[in-house]
Amino acid sequence: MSNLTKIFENKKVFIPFVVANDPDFDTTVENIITLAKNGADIVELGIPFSDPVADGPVIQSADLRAFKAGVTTERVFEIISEVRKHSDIPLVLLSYLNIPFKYGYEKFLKRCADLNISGIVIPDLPLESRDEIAPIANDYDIDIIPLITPTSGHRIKEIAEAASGFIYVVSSLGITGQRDNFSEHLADLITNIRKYTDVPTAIGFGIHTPKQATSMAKIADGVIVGSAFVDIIGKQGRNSETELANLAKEIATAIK
Ligand SMILES: O=P(O)(O)OC[C@@H](O)[C@@H](O)c1c[nH]c2ccccc12
Repeated sequence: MSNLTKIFENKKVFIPFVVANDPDFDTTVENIITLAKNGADIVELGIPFSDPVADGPVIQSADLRAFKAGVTTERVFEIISEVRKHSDIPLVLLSYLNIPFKYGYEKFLKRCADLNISGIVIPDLPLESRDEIAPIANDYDIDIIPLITPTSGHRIKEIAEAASGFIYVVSSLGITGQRDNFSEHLADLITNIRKYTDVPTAIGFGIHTPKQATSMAKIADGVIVGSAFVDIIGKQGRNSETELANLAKEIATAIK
């Protein structure tokens, strides 16, 4: 069983997301450590990208701040290397496919393995292209986390059967960012996934309050919260620690 899957064995899993190098190198290191100390079970770290097609305005702005502060793929790895001097928190990267493609899959995944990165979410990697990267990732014990959306339909079976680590269940169509309402079919979507696999599920997209986290944790094995944390960083910059810690604690408590 993969390291990521094990984390889900006897608890609901909380996965906050932040963007690497937003607003700068040192703050990202501190923010990841803050989240780890305040209830995160896994931290999802975004590699900034110039065309983040699945992202809403909050994360797009974070990517821009990260670029302004001089982010490169190499720098993201250096941030993680610095985190690893202080914390062994399980890490998952969020990366559009172009980034590992350009870096070279083999080299990218080796670097990830050396830094004890457990998985990668690649939102623009369709099932049909999974074999481009998944076998190499597998050699390094890194999970390529698949996404299932409310419109995955007949593809669910195949995606679920190929999954390892956990399955990222996208709560609703559209882009990342806060939502006030969720489809009542989400529970059915997860029941459907569970027909095909024991790999755990984590729901993300739009979740920003502890109350929403509580209801999502009732239907899935984990909850992913991105824009709510990134928004704090957008507003507080280098002084985000207290607010990040408070929201993380509230959400971690809300899903237990
Ligand atoms: O920001 P939200 O709505 O809380 O959604 C999670 C999300 O930020 C994170 O998992 C993510 C950031 N960028 C993405 C692109 C695609 C899928 C997922 C993501």
